Amino acid sequence: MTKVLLVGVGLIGGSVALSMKKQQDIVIAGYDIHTSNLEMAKSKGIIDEMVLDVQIEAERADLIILGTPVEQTIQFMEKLAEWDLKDQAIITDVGSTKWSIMKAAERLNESGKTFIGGHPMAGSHESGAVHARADLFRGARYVLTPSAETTVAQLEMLTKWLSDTEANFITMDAKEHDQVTGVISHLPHMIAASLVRQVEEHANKNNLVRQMAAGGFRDITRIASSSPVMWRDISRQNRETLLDLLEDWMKEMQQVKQLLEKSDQQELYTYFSDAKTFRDSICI
Ligand SMILES: NC(=O)C1=CN([C@@H]2O[C@H](COP(=O)(O)OP(=O)(O)OC[C@H]3O[C@@H](n4cnc5c(N)ncnc54)[C@H](O)[C@@H]3O)[C@@H](O)[C@H]2O)C=CC1
Ligand SMILES: O=C(O)C(=O)Cc1ccc(O)cc1
Repeated sequence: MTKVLLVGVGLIGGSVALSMKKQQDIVIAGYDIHTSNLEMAKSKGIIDEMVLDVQIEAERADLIILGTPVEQTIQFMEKLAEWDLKDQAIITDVGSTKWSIMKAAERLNESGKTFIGGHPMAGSHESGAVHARADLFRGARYVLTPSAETTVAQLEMLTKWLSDTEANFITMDAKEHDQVTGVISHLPHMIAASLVRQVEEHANKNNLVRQMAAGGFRDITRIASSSPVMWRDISRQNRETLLDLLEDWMKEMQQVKQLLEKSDQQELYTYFSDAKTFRDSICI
């Protein structure tokens, strides 16, 4: 029997747990700061047990999954470093950043514990286990960031436990992970949130703005409805990457402004046509 402890029973942790329940010999215990989340997750069959004393359960677990916002994840890792975990136990997380988390993992490694970072590249603007789905990660990339101390056997064990997510696993260096997710996920999030704020200013002056919103606005801004706690923490942990990317973004906007000022037909066409070609080549 494999004992799993899920810390942070939300959308992502809950979805990983639901997928793992396809394996017969797994018992999942859940811990969350909000007891009402645990009760709901138990009634939905996401977890088998509700945990009140998290240290006792952590010290019994074969696998510990951290499903909390990334700042909370680091704080919890500090506690785990002090606890007497099983020798073979593997700790993983689902956080959207990896460099700060792998840095915090050094303390765990020093105390002889095994931490392998994880990040499934699928999700939603909705939060909470109430939205968890066993098939959320089917076909999605699932990044694993092993440390220098991780053995092949440990990586295989974790991949086996997570295999019912039906995700495509890829191992990556934490720094590269944060650079790539900065480009494809964190910067787009900043742009969506800032666009919504700009639109709100106009909507406050003219109510027609709100009424004219259509599918294009919905598609480009859906993610602005995501958890502010989660995105506050991601922005702080991937701050350096985001600052560089925002410099690029401002240069790009300067270029767009110049294109409009010049108003050359061919140049404007090429700008949109190049964007379309690249966007059409990305399968999501
Ligand atoms: N939402 C998304 O689309 C994706 C999120 N992620 C990452 O997954 C993690 C979780 O995100 P979601 O599941 O969306 O958030 P969520 O808000 O649905 O779940 C987080 C859960 O953690 C609990 N929690 C917060 N602090 C805690 C603490 N100190 N101890 C115990 N429980 C605590 C909350 O009560 C909540 O139930 C984040 O690190 C996020 O960066 C990764 C991929 C996609
Ligand atoms: O809502 C969406 O479509 C997302 O893209 C969700 C998402 C949010 C954070 C991640 O680290 C990964 C995926």
